[in-house]
Amino acid sequence: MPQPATMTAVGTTACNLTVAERRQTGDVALRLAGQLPASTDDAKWIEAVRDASCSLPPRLLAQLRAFRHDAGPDGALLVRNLPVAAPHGPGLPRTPTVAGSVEHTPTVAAAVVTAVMSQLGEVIAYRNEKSGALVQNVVPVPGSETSQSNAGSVLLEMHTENAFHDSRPDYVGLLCLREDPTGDARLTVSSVRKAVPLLRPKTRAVLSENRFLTVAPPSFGDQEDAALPHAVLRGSAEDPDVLVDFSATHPLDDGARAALAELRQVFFDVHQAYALRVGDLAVVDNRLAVHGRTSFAPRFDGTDRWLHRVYASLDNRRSRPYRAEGTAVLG
Ligand SMILES: O=C(O)CCC(=O)C(=O)O
Ligand SMILES: [Fe+2]
Repeated sequence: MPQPATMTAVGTTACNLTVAERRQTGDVALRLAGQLPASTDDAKWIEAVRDASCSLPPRLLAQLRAFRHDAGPDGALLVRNLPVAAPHGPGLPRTPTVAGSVEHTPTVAAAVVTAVMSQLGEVIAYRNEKSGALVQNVVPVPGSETSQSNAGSVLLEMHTENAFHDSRPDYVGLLCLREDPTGDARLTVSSVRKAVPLLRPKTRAVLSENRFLTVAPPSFGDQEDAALPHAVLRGSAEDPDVLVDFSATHPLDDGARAALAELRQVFFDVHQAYALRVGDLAVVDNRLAVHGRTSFAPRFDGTDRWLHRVYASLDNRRSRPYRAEGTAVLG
């Protein structure tokens, strides 16, 4: 697949914080950053974040509520001008370069992304992914350049996040702490609402049938046996959800293979590319949009692109069979 062309994301729902709103958000985050217990994975901290998230700027809260009601034609929301460090603090450390890196410390950036995502749903993580940490680092890792994961730097195929999982996140939040110094890395997002009208009717019909199998990544253990054939277009016939990972979803017959190839091309044709800037939070509705990333050339010298990722689930009961009591981590 060719590299997505450089383009700015126009038309996407965006919420650009004013100076006063940024300060208000920073105050919320600073309170949480100073709070004990000092771990983002402690249930007490998550509870404090949930409470404090109600004090985010009203305009942002309204925007998040509207997005939750309907994620619009793009299935993505861009919140800009968020604080990612304390105003008079030491600034950000170097971009981590180790595999599986996460943020256990309740920093300003960790508090900001967790608070915003708490207003969309319940923040969750997966035990077998990034050690179950709620706030994860998305950074390029030396030795993983060609991996189809967020540690890689070759083109990352578009995907539904954790497509194989019965209780996948409803929203994926990606907060930019440090932008790619080369300017090449772009988060790509494609909405099924834009793609469906461009599909041939026959393709649409095939994608709506249980003719696809999505496997778990190796990190999730041997869950392959449990995978059942599923449809890629699901739910409402006129406004379907999408479930696909172009590196993990396998067609079960030739017709399904052709339909998947057509969908991949159409997603490419309609994609938005976001060159995330410091303080940008991209929220993807994981039912309506797939996301991926262009290729880029990391330096592994502490100056590389650095995102925090946090998931939200709309229904704490739906994930309950996968969670131990009182925890946010799905097995
Ligand atoms: O690096 C990016 O922009 C997106 C990576 C990704 O798909 C993820 O972290 O879930
Ligand atoms: Fe992803």
